[in-house]
Formats: sequence, C-alpha cells, structure tokens
Amino acid sequence: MFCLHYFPKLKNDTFLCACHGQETNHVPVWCMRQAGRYLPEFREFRAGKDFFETCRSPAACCELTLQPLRRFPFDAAIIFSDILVIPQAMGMDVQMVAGKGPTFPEPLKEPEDLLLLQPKVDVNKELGYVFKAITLTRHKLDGKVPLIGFTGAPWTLMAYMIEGGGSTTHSKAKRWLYRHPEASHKLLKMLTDVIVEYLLGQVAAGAQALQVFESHAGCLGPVEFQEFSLPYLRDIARKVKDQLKESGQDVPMIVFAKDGHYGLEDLSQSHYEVVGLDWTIDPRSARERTGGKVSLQGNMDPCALYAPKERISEIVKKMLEGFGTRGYIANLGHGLYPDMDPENVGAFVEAVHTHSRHLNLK
Ligand SMILES: Cc1c2[nH]c(c1CCC(=O)O)Cc1[nH]c(c(CCC(=O)O)c1C)Cc1[nH]c(c(CCC(=O)O)c1C)Cc1[nH]c(c(CCC(=O)O)c1C)C2
Repeated sequence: MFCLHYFPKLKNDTFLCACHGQETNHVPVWCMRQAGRYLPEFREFRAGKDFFETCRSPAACCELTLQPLRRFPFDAAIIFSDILVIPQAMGMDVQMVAGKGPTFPEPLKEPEDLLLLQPKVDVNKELGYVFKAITLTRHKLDGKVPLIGFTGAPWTLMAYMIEGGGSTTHSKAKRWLYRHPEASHKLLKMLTDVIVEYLLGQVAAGAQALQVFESHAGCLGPVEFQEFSLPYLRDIARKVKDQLKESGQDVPMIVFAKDGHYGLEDLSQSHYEVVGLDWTIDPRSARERTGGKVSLQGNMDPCALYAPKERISEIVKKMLEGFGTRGYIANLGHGLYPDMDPENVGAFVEAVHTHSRHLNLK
C-alpha cells in the first residue's frame, strides 16, 4: 500500500525521534485520552450526539483530535476514535450507553457464536470512515505534530466481545481461555487479521505512528499472557512492519499492555519501537528490564494531576530523572479522567518540556 497523499511538512518531529531512540531538545509529551471529557469544548461539541455517530464523522473526529492541540503544546496528536469500531466492523452491535460505557446487546456466549462474525472484513468498506478522519486530520494539523493511529489488541477486544462491556474480573472472557482455548485462538486470529489490515489502512491514510492498546493485560497471568496475548501482539507488529517495508515506509509502533509488568521483557522484544507503561512500574527498573532495546512511554499516575501544580512539577522531574531524556516519551500511565482540571494538564506538559530541557543541558 503506497501513501498517495501529499501532506504538509512536519514541523515538530521530537515524538518520532524519541520513538526511534534519537536525541531530542526536549522530551516529547502527549496524554492518553487527551481528546476527552475533561475539556469543556469536548463536552460541548459531543453534547446530544451519539458516540459512535461521532466516530463515523471524519469532520467531528478531526475537530475533537485538534481541540487539545489548541490548548496545549503536545508533541503528538491521537486520532479521535475508539477501539470498539473493530467488533462493529466484524458485525457486532456496540452502543455507548450514558453512565455505563460501551455495551454489546448481544455479546458472544459460546464458540458457535463465532459463526455470526464476518469471516472476512473489508476494512476500506467497514472502517473507511476512520481512514477519512485520519487523512483530513493530517491535513488540518498542517504539520504541527505527528498523528498517531491506534487499535485495540486482540485479547482486549475479545474480552469486550464476550463480556458485552466493561468488567472488573473479565471472568466470562477468561472462561473461554480455560474452557474453549481453541475457539479463543480462532477469535484472536480473526481479530489479528482485521487489526493488521486496519493499521495498514491507517498508515496509508496518513497515520505517522501506531499504538496498540492491550488495556486488559492485567487480568491475565504470565502464563495466559504468553499464550493468548503476546503471540498476537508480535504477529501484528511483524506483519504490519513487513508490509510497510515493502513500500519503503517506516512507522514506529507502540505497545501498551496495561498492568502487564510480568511481560515487560517479552514486550521489549516484540518488534515494537516503544513500550508504554502504566504507573505501577518504577522508571529505573523499567529501563533495566527492557535493556535499552526500546524507547519507553508513560507513566505518571493520572491521579497525580489532582495535585497542586508545584507538586506535579516535582513528580515530573523525578520521572524524567528515572527514565532519562533519551528514548523517552512522557505520558500518563493511563487516560485522563473527565474530572481533571485542564490547567493541571497544561502544568504537566510544561513541566515535561522545561525539566527535560534543563536535564539535557546538564
Ligand atoms: C473520549 C472517549 C473515547 N472513548 C470513550 C470516550 C468517552 C465517552 C464520550 O466521550 O462520550 C468511550 C469508551 N471506550 C472504551 C471505554 C472503556 C470502557 C470500560 O472498559 O469500562 C470507554 C468509557 C473502550 C476503550 N477505548 C479505548 C480504549 C483503550 C485505552 C484505554 O485503556 O482506556 C478502551 C479500553 C481507546 C480510545 N477511546 C477514545 C480514544 C480517543 C483518543 C484519545 O486518547 O484522545 C482512544 C485512544 C475515545
């Protein structure tokens, strides 16, 4: 797949340089869920509109992606969309219920239900609206910062498709792993195939980096992770990279396995340039365990944004000292919450830029 678009020249490449472990003037920073409900302009724009309708409107996705960039000097943008557009593309109904979150009226119950899924998904037909949103946003960004595309990882999507929504135990989905391992692998493989095509489509549309969210790694133990998550995460990176290499493209990939510390060594050898970290890992030990093989992204506790600005600045300084300023992308250890103060998000971004510049001068 060749990129047929002529996009504006990139003016701030610190994020892409850090992905590749190259030196930068300052440490780049962005926040997971930076396009979200903590912004009054986001709430106003989304008011009264169905969530997935919004996802299907390229103009709306573009506007929501750009909103945080107008307020804060983030070093990357992430396209506004959701990981659950993939189950939809495979034929499942998913609704966003106010106060409850994503809901599948008819989740998968038994292995026979796999027959209800589309066996072969035409991503251009089913997810072309995401590609259009990416192309439009890349143009509208005007080269200010790179645009990140993303997907949910197979296990995380499988968990939603079986649970029918969010869950604390994921016991219905884990029941499949223990009771129906073959059917589980079949579903994970189906998801992997769609995800690879989906990510390649995002790159062809203009995405300059890709993040894979394994948000539900934490409910797996090391053994289940090795069998049901890691092989698919590796497959995705290898297949996407092989295809991109053929067309001479180099797009860094980030893997974020939330609460998956037990897999850190393996994740650092899974063909991803960057490993994302939640806040439960100490920066220095993450560096040691990944042995300088990858760049790292994260990992301030999102709740630290409830602290006064001076305290945020101290926490950021410590975090930067722990990770070092090279091969590092500052972020939170998970997404921003709706009740967070945009001013403190601004203080976080500023602290990263200021402290990292000072550390680089030392
Ligand atoms: C802003 C938003 C999104 N999704 C949801 C919301 C809130 C609902 C609203 O605005 O009405 C519902 C929405 N979508 C989802 C949830 C979580 C539900 C649950 O498990 O309880 C909610 C509330 C599912 C989802 N969706 C996503 C993940 C992976 C990241 C993570 O671990 O949080 C997951 C798990 C990815 C996602 N989702 C979104 C982005 C946009 C880009 C950005 O980060 O700014 C991204 C990257 C956008």
